[in-house]
Amino acid sequence: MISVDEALARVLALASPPQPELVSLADAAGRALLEPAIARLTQPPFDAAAMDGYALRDTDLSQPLRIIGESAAGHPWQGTPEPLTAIRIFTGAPVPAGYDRVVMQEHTNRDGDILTVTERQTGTHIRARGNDFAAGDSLTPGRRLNAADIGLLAAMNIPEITVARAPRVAILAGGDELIPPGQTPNEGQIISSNDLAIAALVAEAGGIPQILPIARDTEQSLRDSFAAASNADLIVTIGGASVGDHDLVGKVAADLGMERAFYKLAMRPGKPLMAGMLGKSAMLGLPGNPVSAIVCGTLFMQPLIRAMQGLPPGLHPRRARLAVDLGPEGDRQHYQRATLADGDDLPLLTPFSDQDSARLALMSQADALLIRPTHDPARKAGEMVDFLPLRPR
Ligand SMILES: Nc1nc2c(c(=O)[nH]1)N[C@H]1C(S)=C(S)[C@@H](COP(=O)(O)OP(=O)(O)OC[C@H]3O[C@@H](n4cnc5c(N)ncnc54)[C@H](O)[C@@H]3O)O[C@H]1N2
Ligand code: MOO
Repeated sequence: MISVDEALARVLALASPPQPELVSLADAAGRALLEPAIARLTQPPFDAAAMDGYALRDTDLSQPLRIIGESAAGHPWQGTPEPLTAIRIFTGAPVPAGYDRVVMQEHTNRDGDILTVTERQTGTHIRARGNDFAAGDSLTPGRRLNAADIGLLAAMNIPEITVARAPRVAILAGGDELIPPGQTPNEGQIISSNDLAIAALVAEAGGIPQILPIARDTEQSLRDSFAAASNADLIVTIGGASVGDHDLVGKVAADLGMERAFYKLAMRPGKPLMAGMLGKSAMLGLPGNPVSAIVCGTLFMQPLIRAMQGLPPGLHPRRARLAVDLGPEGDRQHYQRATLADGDDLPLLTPFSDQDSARLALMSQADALLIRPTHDPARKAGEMVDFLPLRPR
């Protein structure tokens, strides 16, 4: 069986190059910037007051000054500067040429048109022209646009940008025992949860999920589902990946001409993961156990969806200290569901004592996946370990 790293490399190699799409800024949050966005102007466009107060000359600071005008945001002062004068000024207004300092109004005393500075401060309270960005500066591609990016692009006067088209991801759950949420299960039936969980992971990574009707455990039903999914950039099957008599995904996909990149890897949970190309679509076959599906979705499917948008894989292991002793590991890299708490230097990680890959409630409680490499020896509480965060803390 191949390693997790090797499997991830093969999965990422399935990504087709990102396709450009022009969108308005109002629709760009969360999208992946695909081409550099070039600032069309300089910000601030003039030396601007950072405080409400008075513009004056540094050399005049200790003398009484005559107030000869006003500069407000959107209404610059148009007069001619003179020695021993001050200009009433407001935050964001242009500082008239000839004045080199803004004094906060709290640090002045005004009597009619005569101003005295009562408290000297370091700092000019002037934002120099271009100190934020200059025309020609660019925002580099390969990033998902957050609120600050959207604001910056707007300030750069760029109303439309080129982002990666969001990958279409068909989600194909299968199993005779499965019915959708909201229905009443008969004996032997359970509610299909994986398709909705995987759809949530797809959306989180920037893809557009399309949940297909639940397939039955027959070759014909699976063929019909694959046909319905054929326009997707990525087809994600869930379940039917193992070796049981009713695990037909691998066989049907192979009959339809799937080029397999791998089947099975040295990982726990998620051993029966399958990956390859089916026609023009990438395909991932996730195991049916709910925790296995979510862990594989996090470790392989989300990085693939990001790669299809020209983004980095987005897996950032961090360090923590173990809160408990742990036994040795076997020949599969083990991703253990765990909770995080504050620690002295590093966070404290406590893996659940039960790591059953069917226990969704524990997956939902987990803050992190503890990464135990293959053949990791027994570990003592306090030792440093790597983990992947599952939710912001
Ligand atoms: N003899 C062996 N048996 C199993 C092996 C093995 O190596 N040899 N591997 C085990 C491992 S590990 C895993 S993981 C599972 C994966 O099995 P499948 O991918 O074939 O999944 P299913 O059998 O279809 O389902 C497993 C389990 O998950 C439930 N399930 C499936 N789909 C959904 C869904 N959409 N929503 C909620 N729950 C779902 C299903 O009812 C089963 O309980 O195989 C082991 N067996
Ligand atoms: O490899 Mo399976 O995903 O442990 O339940």
